[in-house]
Amino acid sequence: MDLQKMKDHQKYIRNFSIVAHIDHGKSTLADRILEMTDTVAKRDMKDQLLDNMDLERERGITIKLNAVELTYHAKDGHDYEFHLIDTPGHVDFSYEVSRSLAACEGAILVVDAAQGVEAQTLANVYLALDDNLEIVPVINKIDLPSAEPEKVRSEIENVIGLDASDAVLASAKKGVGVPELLEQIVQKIPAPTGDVTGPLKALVFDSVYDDYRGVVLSVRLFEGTVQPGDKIRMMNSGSEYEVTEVGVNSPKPVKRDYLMSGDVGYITASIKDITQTRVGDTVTNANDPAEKALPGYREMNPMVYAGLYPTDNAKFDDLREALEKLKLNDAALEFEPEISKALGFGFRCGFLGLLHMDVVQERLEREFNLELITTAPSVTYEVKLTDGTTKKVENPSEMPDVSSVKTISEPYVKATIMVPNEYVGPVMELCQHRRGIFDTMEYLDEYRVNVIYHMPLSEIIFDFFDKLKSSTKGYASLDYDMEDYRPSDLVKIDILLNGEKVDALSFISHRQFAATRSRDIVGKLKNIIPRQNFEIPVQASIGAKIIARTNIKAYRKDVTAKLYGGDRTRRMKLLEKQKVGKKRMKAVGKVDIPQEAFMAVLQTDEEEKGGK
Ligand SMILES: Nc1nc2c(ncn2[C@@H]2O[C@H](COP(=O)(O)OP(=O)(O)OP(=O)(O)O)[C@@H](O)[C@H]2O)c(=O)[nH]1
Repeated sequence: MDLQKMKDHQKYIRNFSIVAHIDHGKSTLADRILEMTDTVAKRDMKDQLLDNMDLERERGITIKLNAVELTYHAKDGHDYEFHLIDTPGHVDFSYEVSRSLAACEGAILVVDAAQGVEAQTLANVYLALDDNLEIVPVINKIDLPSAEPEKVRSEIENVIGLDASDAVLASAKKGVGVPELLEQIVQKIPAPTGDVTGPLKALVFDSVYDDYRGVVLSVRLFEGTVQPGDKIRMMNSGSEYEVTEVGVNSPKPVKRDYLMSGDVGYITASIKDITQTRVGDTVTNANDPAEKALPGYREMNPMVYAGLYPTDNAKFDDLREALEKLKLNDAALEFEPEISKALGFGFRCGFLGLLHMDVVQERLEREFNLELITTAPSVTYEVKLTDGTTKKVENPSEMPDVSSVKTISEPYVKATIMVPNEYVGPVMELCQHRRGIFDTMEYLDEYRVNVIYHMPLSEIIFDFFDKLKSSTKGYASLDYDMEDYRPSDLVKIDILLNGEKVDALSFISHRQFAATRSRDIVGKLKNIIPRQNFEIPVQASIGAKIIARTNIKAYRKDVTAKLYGGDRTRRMKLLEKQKVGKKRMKAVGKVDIPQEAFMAVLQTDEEEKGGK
């Protein structure tokens, strides 16, 4: 390896991410950049090229970060090596954003010219500023008739506090402004520094399991070099491996002779033990190790928990293996085995939000060929017991008996809702209705307000965002951060089918809503659970006290499949996404319970009326 040549080359490297609020056009802009730098031949170009998961394409959202190398021939006559990292925009996936930012020197900030600055625009800018990144603003979608680029320019300056005087005006859709942006990347984003001769320090910012090559590590080198044959050590886990291949994604994997400080690429080393390679770890050279590991990532704490059970109990081990492999690629996923009387052996899994949960379930089914039942998600409760101890409860059915409980606390978040002035009223009404405690209201400029509330997380995770959107004509945007646990008057409600408690259907509710919610849910279950040839009582209880009940009548001979299921339109969106025609059932005692039943507790009629 020619060290001088490497040092010279470093000044032509630019590592950057693209950040934005969801749907402002990151992936489209990334597509144009790939196209205009001839990274991808026109005939191979397809929309959202970096969104390579089927799921991402179908839903039109980015879930995973993706890194790609491209070459840009700049006006100064030099060839620059760009490493572009596309990131997701949805709040559930912001941990992916912070990981990719740690691998970069700069960030392109995309702001929609018609929507302006939104909640995650700000949240992502703050993440980038935390990492001291150079921010290059781009005002996108200027082709839209409703675009107001000059207004958005002053918003970027006034609301975010960035100089936007030479922000590129772009239409990623039409390719306008992209050549100018490529030049700004060269001029504004600093080249990486970091000694190529120093001991190897490479940050693992992602990893994926490949059946043939083992674990493929996505890395950013901050010092030193790495090449096939090198003996590497994972600094946190201490495990050692011999490198078999290094390379870059362009966007298909391309082998390289070596990677050097400043590069973003991949390393394979026939790593089969997936527990030894954590995202956030530092790779060093075992024969010439670095003294200190790079700062890792903030551990992400799951916000919601749900049980995942294979419909076929024999698939429990397959599910474990699938979760382990998926975790490699999704560091925020947590899981531990649990047993449900009703559902058998499964896992209690922690997610960052409902979209994350939904994505994990779908990936497990598609990528690992499993069929799963998911129980209703729940937040974590902190329970103080009369004996002075404290217990964390992630599964409502494990809530201790009322007689031994002193207080139950639930997680609160600080919710920041950015909204145009005229919608402040409906937003406050919705927050109040969801037990929110008003904090402040800040005027960002003459049109926009930040409304800040302290809210129980359990009120926010389910359909709050949909309600927020519908009560503000889609204009409100939301960001939230965990705050603390606060005591609330909460009760556990059990559901009994045919006199038998179904643990997976238990849920926690505020006492104030316990009776109405129980009636609602019992009514819903009556519609969802198929009739049998005997009558099934459906009851809700707090402790031994029955607070709601109904009966599912036995079917008569002439009535068959038609009675199955409830009113389709009233079922949750989550379920609509699931493959139609396939009915998941779990037999509990003598009763068959379909997947919908476990989700029935998520939405109540009272809430349906709520924000509309
Ligand atoms: N009119 C117009 N539409 C655009 C432009 N850029 C992107 N879009 C559209 O805006 C929508 C969102 O674009 P994406 O590139 O998927 O947005 P994103 O920010 O990557 O979204 P996530 O990856 O889910 O965070 C798509 O329907 C694009 O076709 C543009 O310049 N003009």
